[in-house]
Amino acid sequence: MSQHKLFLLRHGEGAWNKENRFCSWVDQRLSEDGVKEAQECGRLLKAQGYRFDLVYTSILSRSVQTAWLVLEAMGQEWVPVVKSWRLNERHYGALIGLNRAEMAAIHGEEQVKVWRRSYDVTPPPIEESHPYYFEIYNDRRYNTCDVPKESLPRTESLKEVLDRLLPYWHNVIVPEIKSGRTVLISAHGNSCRALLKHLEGISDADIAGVTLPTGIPVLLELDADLKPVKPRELLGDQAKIQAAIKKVEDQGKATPAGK
Ligand SMILES: O=C(O)[C@@H](CO)OP(=O)(O)O
Repeated sequence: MSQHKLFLLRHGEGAWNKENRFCSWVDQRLSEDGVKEAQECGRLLKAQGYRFDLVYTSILSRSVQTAWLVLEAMGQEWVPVVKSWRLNERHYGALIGLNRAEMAAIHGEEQVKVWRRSYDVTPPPIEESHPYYFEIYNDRRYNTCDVPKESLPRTESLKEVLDRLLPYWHNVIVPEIKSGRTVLISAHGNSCRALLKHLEGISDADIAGVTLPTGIPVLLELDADLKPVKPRELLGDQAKIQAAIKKVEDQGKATPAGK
């Protein structure tokens, strides 16, 4: 029997989604379209009568901004927003900033798919010589984490995302859901995929086929033990959602840059 509703949301489109670059821990803000997606998502949730008690975000601006826009559109700005690095996007290591289509042209589409969607393949780590290394690690938000800065990841597989996310899920989020609060997690494509894998028991192989579009709320109905009682529901116009999923998948195709 459904006891709890949990909502997962991948933030609205960011500037680097548009440029087709691996964004990861670089703190890009939402694009104009991303702002509209988040507002649209809030309007949809409001129209369907949902109410949140608590929102969790990563410490990347695009996920926080999305949560704010959703709550504003719902007229629920007062709802507490709690942030943790453990909900951050997957750390893409040395791939950060690179263009996916260019990478596909050089390394092949299959390799890019493995980097993007496999469960346990870890890209090469980010080194100090990387153009975004200091922008990331000198950012004072990373002084606020529950681990010393030196222990923060330099790259991650999806499995490693799940490893750092699960303690936060079990210790912080689960007790709130079990106490009856309706929770929205406004995070990222891969932190949401990792959590979905855990909740739905998706196999290591099958998770490669799961892609989440930006700005589309995913509704999970859970039993008292937080096991899903029915398939996840992506809320909104289903044709548009399928088109948005295809767009994300096609980002890994070797089309000429700029096309
Ligand atoms: O750029 C990233 O960090 C993610 C999306 O947020 O990319 P991908 O879809 O390739 O996993």
